[in-house]
Formats: sequence, C-alpha cells, structure tokens
Amino acid sequence: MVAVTSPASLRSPFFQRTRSTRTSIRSSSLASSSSMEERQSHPRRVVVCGGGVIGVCTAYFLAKKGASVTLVEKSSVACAASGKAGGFLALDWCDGQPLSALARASFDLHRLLAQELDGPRAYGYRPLTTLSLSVTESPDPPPSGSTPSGTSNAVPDWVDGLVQKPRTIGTPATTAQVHPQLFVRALISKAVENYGVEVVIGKLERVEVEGGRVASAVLEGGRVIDSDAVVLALGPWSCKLELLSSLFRVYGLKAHSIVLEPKEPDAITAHALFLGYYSSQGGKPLDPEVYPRPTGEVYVCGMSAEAEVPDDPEQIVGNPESIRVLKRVAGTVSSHLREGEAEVKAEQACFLPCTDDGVPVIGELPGIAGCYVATGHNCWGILNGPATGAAMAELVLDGRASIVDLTRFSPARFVGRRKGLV
Ligand SMILES: Cc1cc2nc3c(=O)[nH]c(=O)nc-3n(C[C@H](O)[C@H](O)[C@H](O)COP(=O)(O)OP(=O)(O)OC[C@H]3O[C@@H](n4cnc5c(N)ncnc54)[C@H](O)[C@@H]3O)c2cc1C
Repeated sequence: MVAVTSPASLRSPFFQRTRSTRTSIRSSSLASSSSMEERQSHPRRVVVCGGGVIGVCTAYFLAKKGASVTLVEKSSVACAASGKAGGFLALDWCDGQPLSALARASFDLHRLLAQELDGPRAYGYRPLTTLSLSVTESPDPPPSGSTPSGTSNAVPDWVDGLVQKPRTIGTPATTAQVHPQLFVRALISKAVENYGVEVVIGKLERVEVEGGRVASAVLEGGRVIDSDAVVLALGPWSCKLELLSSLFRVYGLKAHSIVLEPKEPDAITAHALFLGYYSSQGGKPLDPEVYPRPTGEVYVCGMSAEAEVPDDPEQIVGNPESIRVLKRVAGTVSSHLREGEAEVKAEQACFLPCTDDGVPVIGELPGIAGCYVATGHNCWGILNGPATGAAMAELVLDGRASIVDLTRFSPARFVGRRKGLV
C-alpha cells in the first residue's frame, strides 16, 4: 500500500459557505402526563423527514430494529445531492478528525450492505484504486493513444492527457464506490418491502411539540402524522426550519457534475482520479474528481461556489460555464472522454450541506424530547450515511448509540452560541 499524506484535504474546496433562509415551526399545548409516559416507553412510531442518503439510511435501520417508520420526502427519494454525488467511499481519509470513527464504521457497513442488497449488481458497489494526478490543459491536446509525459505505470492507459506526479492514494482495501442514486433507491426499496417503511411524498411544514416532547409531524396541506419521534434529515434545507436555524447554521455549497458515456467503456478501468488541474488560461489550479462507474459511465465533479438553496430541489440547475469547464477537464484527462468520443448523459448541480464547524450534527435537540437531527455531512454524506443511520436508530430506540459515539456530533454543542435558543 502506498502512503497517503493528507488525502482529506483533497476534498477541501467543498468546505466553503453560502447563506441559508428560514421558515417557521409552531410548538403548542401540553399533553397529559400518561400519554407522554406511554410515548417515552414505546418510541416506536418514527417519522423521518428527508429522502436523501441520511434520511433513507436512518429509516432503514430504524425499521430493521422494529420501529414503525414513515419517510416524508418533498420531491423524490435521492433527488438532490444524494442522487447526484460521486459516491466515493474511503476507509481512512478522515483519520485524525472528528469523523474518523463514523467514517470507518460506515465504510465497513457499506461492505455489509453490499452483501445484503447485492450491491455490485444493484448499485455498482466496487472497491477501486484511487490516484492523485496533476493535469495540464494544452491548446493542442495530444492525439488519442499518445504516450503521456511524466507518468508512471500506475496510470491506466485511458488517462492519456498531459498528466504528472501520479500518486496512489487509495487501494481497493481502502477506497470503494457506489452509484449514489441507485444505492439510496435500493435501500428504500428494501426498507419498504422487507420492513414496512411507508414513503409519503409531502413537505414537512413543522413539528408539533407537546409538553417538551414531539407529538407529530405536520405536512404542507395540513396532514398530521402522529409520532413518538421525528428525525430531521433535510440536508441543506435544514435551516428552512426555525426549530433548527435558531440553534445552528447549515448552509449549502453548490457543486457541479457531468455524467459521460464513452463509446468504449471497456477501456476505462476502476480508478478514481483526484486532479490538480492547470488550465491553459492560467489561474489557480482546480481540483475536479473523476469516477468511472461499472455501469460504463464516467462521472466528473467539481466547480463549487456559494449560492442560495432554492426551495424546490427540482429547480437546481448548473451554471453553464462550470459545466463547460468540467467537459474540458474530462477531454483533457482522456481522449475517451472528449466530445465525439463520449455522450453527455447529465449536466447537473446540487448542494453540499455544511456546518460552521465542519462537523455533522447528529443527535437529539436540546429541550425537545423525541426530536432528532442528522445533517451537515458535507462532502462525505454518501460514505457516512449508513453509520449515521445505524447510530441514529440506536439513539432513538435504545437511548444511546453503540456503533459510534455521537457525543462529538450532538446539537447541544451549539447551545448558547446563537440568539433565540430552543
Ligand atoms: C458534486 C458532489 C459530489 C459529492 N461526492 C460525494 C462522494 O463522492 N462521497 C460522499 O461520501 N459524499 C459526496 N458528496 C456529499 C453527499 O452527496 C452529501 O453529503 C449527502 O448527499 C447529503 O445527504 P442528505 O441526505 O443530508 O441531503 P440531501 O441529499 O440534500 O437530501 C435532503 C432531502 O430532504 C428533502 N427535503 C428538504 N426539505 C424537506 C421538507 N421540508 N420536507 C420533506 N423533505 C424535505 C429534499 O428534497 C432532499 O431529498 C457529494 C456532494 C456533491 C454536491
């Protein structure tokens, strides 16, 4: 195995900021003490809000542990970042950071889930080699099949642009991938078919609280779903609920991606690429990522910037210039990915959910029994979804998580830091 210096920093451009907006929730009347005791001893009816990877993993593990689960999603399951992400997984890239134990547990859970759900076939789960490379754009790209300069035999043949400084930063033992949308949809299908999860398409408007304890989730249009516990997994939309924005901030960072279908998919090997990309126009190097998938597609992402999160996930569109840059990156890295050699299957954008301290928020809200939050997973939500969901299921149903110590992630860390605390 080749030593890795600081691979987590390769994903650092995603750790930037944008503004978020707020809407309101309402708390109301007191419940009788007997009905409260009843709920506390049987926290079995759980509403999970948000059908991204975090909400779906939470719903899956809750239902598998015996809870009666309703998943509320306002658009469609995996419609946002959880369907448009790279799907890259790393065992040890978060070592030395607060995410370390979560990431390691989740990497292992992905392997177990892939066995349970036929992951290689159902959603393209596979271990892979990961390289870091410098790529220089030239006004005259080398002809197809030419020998790249400065490379070593670590670089696969299909990477035939002007590449330098190749380093192996992940092996099949430490890095893997999934197709994120297929993964999330496979998991929710299993949760529905095997564990009776109900999926409701609707927008959570507010959480009703009675006597300091969750009573129900109220959807736009007035539907009320009675519940013993509510889990808020709203990704970059988290702070549209005042219940959360009054305690901490989650902001969205918009990032772009394209999906290409090369004419010769068999020429593309299982190598993820983390690039330092030098444009022919000069300027700071970019750091796009390239993920070939076993489906024959090649996914390329990067180009992140601050932007407002629109209320409707379907309204998120990419900036044309950012998409153009990603296409240039693809064609520079490989002649197989140039215009004419590869069809463009998708041009898209989505939002990373980010917190001010860069650490996800996972736990029960202070002062509201039965109301939980799981958000702020930044550029590692696909990796960390399974352990977040499994830990959240234990926390809700058993009162504490054993798979990962959630103390560091608790929303209680924000108490006293913002105005208008819960
Ligand atoms: C370009 C890009 C590449 C990435 N690559 C990787 C990668 O390779 N590996 C990795 O681990 N991570 C990656 N990530 C990060 C990962 O995608 C995110 O961390 C993760 O998807 C966040 O999941 P989530 O469930 O919190 O949020 P989301 O996926 O945003 O889901 C939130 C859901 O909540 C729903 N919702 C919002 N408000 C309401 C409401 N009021 N009522 C009901 N539903 C509501 C939304 O419709 C949405 O479906 C990438 C992200 C981007 C943008």
